[in-house]
Amino acid sequence: QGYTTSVLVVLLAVMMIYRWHKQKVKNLPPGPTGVPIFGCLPFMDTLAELTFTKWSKKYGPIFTVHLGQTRVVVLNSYEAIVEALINQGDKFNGRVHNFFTNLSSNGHGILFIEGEKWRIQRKFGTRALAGAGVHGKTYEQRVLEESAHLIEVFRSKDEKPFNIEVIYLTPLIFAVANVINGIIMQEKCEEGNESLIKIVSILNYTQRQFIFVVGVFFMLLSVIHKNIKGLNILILGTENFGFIDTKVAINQHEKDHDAAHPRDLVDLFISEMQRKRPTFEKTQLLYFLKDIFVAGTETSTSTIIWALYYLIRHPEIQDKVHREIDAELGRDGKLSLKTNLPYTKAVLQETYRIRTVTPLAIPRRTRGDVNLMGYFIPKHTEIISNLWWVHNDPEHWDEPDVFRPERHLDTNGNLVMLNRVIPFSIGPRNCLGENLARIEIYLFLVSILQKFVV
Ligand code: HEM
Repeated sequence: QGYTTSVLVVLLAVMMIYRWHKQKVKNLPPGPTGVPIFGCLPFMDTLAELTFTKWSKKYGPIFTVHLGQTRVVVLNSYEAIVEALINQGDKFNGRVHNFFTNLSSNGHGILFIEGEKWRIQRKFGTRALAGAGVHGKTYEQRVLEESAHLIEVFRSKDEKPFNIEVIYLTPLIFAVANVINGIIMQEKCEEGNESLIKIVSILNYTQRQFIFVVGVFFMLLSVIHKNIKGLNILILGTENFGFIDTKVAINQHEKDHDAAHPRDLVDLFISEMQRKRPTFEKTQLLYFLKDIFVAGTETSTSTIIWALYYLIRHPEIQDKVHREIDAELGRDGKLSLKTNLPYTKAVLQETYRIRTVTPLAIPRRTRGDVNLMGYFIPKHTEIISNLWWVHNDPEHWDEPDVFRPERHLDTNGNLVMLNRVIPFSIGPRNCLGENLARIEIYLFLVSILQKFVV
C-alpha cells in the first residue's frame, strides 16, 4: 500500500511539474510562488485586497498569482487599471468561467457573458436602464416615492435606537429593491419577505469573503452556510427570486404588451423578442433580470448604510450636512436631483472611496493575447483590479484612513469628481447601473437626513 501511495505521489508531482512548464509563459508579470494545487491561496488574507497590496509592494503594480489552479494577473494601481480597462478595454472585457459563474449564468444574463452576446445585451441594458422610450416614472419619482415610505417606517420607531447593519435595516433593503424592480418589471417586493433579506445577506457575506472571487470553494460555502435556501435562489433561481415570481410577471407582460407604450425593461425586451433579434429569448431575460437585481440591491443598500455610519461617527460632518440641507431645502422642501448640495455629495464621494463596496470589482478575463505595460498576458487570463488600493494609496490620498469629504471640494466649495474615485470601475464594461446607483443613493440619503439626525 505504501508503495502504491509513493507511486501516486510521484505521478502527481510529475503531472504538476509538466503542467507548470506547459503553462510557463515568457514575460508574464512576476509574482509570488505558491504551493502545488492551492497556489497562493494558503497565504491570503480574507480581505484579499490587503494581501494583493502587500504583494504589489514586492512585485510591482502588475503581478501574477496562482489562485488554486487559476492564473490571475492583478492590476494594483490606477495607471495599470486605466491602461487595461480603458486604453485596451476591448481586450480586457471578458469574464471568468468557473464553477460558480457557470452555475450562476448558464451562458445567459449580463454579469458573466462575453463576446457578441454581451455586446448586444449590454447595449440593450444601457438603453433600457436609461429609460429610453419607456412610458413611466423617472428614477427620481421612484426613489422619492420609496423614500417617503421609508421615512414613515423610521418615524414609527419613535426615535428608539435600531441596528443599521445591512441585514437588519430591512425597510431600506425593500426600498432599494422596489426601485430596481419598478424599473425592470413594475413589481413590488412584498414587505418583510424573508427570501429577499436572505439574498441580500448572502451577497453581503460573499462580497466580504474572497471565496466569491475564487469560486472553487463554492460547494463548501453552500454546505456551511446556514442560508442554503437563499443561496440556491441566488445561484439557480431565475424563475422565482423567492419574493417575485418572475415567470408569472413576464407572462403577464406578454399578455399586456403594447410595443408603442413600453412600461419597463421587460416590455422593451419583449419588443426585441418579437422582432426576433438574436440573443433575445426568454431564458436570457430571466437571467438578465436576476443579474440586475443581484448586482444592484446589496451594493446600493450597503453604500447608504456606510454613509450613515460615517455621519454617526463624525457628528461635526453630519452637522455640516444638516446645515447645507436646511439652507437649501428646509425640513419640508421638495427634494429633487436639481437640489444643489455639494457638501453632501462630497460625503458620498468620500464614502465610495473609503468603503469600496466591491473592492476587487468583478474579475475580468483577457479575450486574446495582450501586452500590458511591458508584460505579456496570454488569452483567457483572469484579471483582478484592486479598486480598494486605488482609493487608499497614500501616494495619492493624504491620510487615506481618515473620512474627509473636503477632499472632493475645491476652494469655493464646489464638488470635484476626482478621477481616482472609481467604485463602479471604468471602461466599456464598467458598472451598468452606475447612473441609477448614484441617483438613488444620493436621493435616499438626503431624504433620510432632511428629516432625521442619525
Ligand atoms: C454602489 C452601488 C454599486 C457599485 C459600487 C457597483 C459596482 C460595480 C462594479 C465594480 C462592477 C464591475 C465592473 C467591471 O467589471 O469593471 C459592476 C458591474 C455591474 N453592475 Fe454595478 N454597482 C453598483 C450598483 C449597481 C446597480 C444599482 C445596478 C443595476 C441597476 C448594477 C448593475 C451592474 C451590472 C449589470 C454589472 C455588470 C456589467 C457587465 O458585466 O457588463 N450595479 N458594478
